[in-house]
Amino acid sequence: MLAVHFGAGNIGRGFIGALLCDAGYHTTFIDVNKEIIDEINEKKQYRVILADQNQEEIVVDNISGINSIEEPQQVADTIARADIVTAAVGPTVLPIIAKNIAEGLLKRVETTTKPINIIACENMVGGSSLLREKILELLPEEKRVLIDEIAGFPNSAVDRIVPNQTNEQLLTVAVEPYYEWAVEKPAFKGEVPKINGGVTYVEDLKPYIERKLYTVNAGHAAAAYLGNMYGYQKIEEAVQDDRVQTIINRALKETGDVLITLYHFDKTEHDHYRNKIIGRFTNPYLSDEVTRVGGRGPIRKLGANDRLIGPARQYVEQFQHAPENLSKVIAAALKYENREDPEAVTLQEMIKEKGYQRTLEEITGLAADHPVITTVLKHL
Ligand SMILES: NC(=O)c1ccc[n+]([C@@H]2O[C@H](COP(=O)([O-])OP(=O)(O)OC[C@H]3O[C@@H](n4cnc5c(N)ncnc54)[C@H](O)[C@@H]3O)[C@@H](O)[C@H]2O)c1
Ligand SMILES: O=P(O)(O)OC[C@@H](O)[C@@H](O)[C@H](O)[C@H](O)CO
Repeated sequence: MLAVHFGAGNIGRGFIGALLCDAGYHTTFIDVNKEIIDEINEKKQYRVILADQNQEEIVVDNISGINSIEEPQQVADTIARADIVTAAVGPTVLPIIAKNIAEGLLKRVETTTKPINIIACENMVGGSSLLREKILELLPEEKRVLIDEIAGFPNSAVDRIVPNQTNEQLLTVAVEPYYEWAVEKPAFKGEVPKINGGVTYVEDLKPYIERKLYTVNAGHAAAAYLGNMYGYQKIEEAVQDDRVQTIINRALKETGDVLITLYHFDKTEHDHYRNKIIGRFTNPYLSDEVTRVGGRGPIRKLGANDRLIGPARQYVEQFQHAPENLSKVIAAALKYENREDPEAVTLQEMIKEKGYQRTLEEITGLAADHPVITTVLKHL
């Protein structure tokens, strides 16, 4: 069995690659990072370390790599033969890899109409659907219907904290032991792959992706933006600060109220889920950076359907007033500065030029008098 995985980064190696290896796939990693791809081809294996007191190590082997800048044709040839394609490259890179995948699918249908499934593993709602849309746009009209028939794009929600790595060996990844990968079953074409113990196939992904984004990523974002405001560089340090911890707890109760009302999660179970997640942020065996969690697209992270505005908007729809604590987190996000992060720089330039209110309106798509905007402005 052959898997093609785009993005040999933190989650790609630390989670998806490890699961595919365990399920018996040969995994070909596709990346634009020459150093990583050369190392994959030289070592043909790497280690995943589970970050807890036992420090258990898993060897991921049966792997190869292709540099998509140097060898795009080889990428297409591999997709033509693959059984599954996965991606963890970041939401803004999906339109870029769409070109590689489109070329691979065109090559594939020259010789086979065997179904293939393509799963984006990004922190966003509808990642695989977006990838499908971008791929279809690139296909010649006469091939579009056939490819759309054989290629499935199940959306997914991926959860495992994998910080930036500082190991001596380039490919080694330290990850938290916890993981969850929920994938939308009805969207598969052909057989659903057997990834035992790894994937939870669900009929409707929406409750899972929203629960994940609005709890794990909202809580994480709160730690990052409030932590940054109080001068912390590490997530685990920020979360120990009572001022930060109190707001995280309260903000996640607000997102929990939204999720429980919308999706009828059991309240006790959700309380347990929330506490477990906050505990994951303080794992003493992992060190995570505020710049990783809050940066890498702070404008995108303030988008209408993302981790903060998504639940805040839905809170207003359900309870007719704004969530105070989530609003404090959004206010802290607007103060996020990092000269090395291009989107953080743009955010501050927008605020300087247009002020907080217009910037918020533009980024979130909410009206100036929306309760979330008026409440956030109160906390700035
Ligand atoms: N790290 C986590 O804890 C975690 C957990 C769940 C989900 N995710 C999601 O997974 C995605 C990747 O996150 P990450 O932390 O692994 O980031 P990362 O930066 O470690 O990895 C991304 C990889 O994609 C590669 N890449 C960039 N452009 C490419 C292209 N055109 N073709 C092929 N590869 C390309 C990069 O070189 C890099 O190796 C993000 O959407 C993130 O939200 C991350
Ligand atoms: O990956 P991002 O940038 O969308 O979000 C940063 C972190 O919150 C995220 O990577 C978490 O570590 C991950 O989503 C945990 O499952």
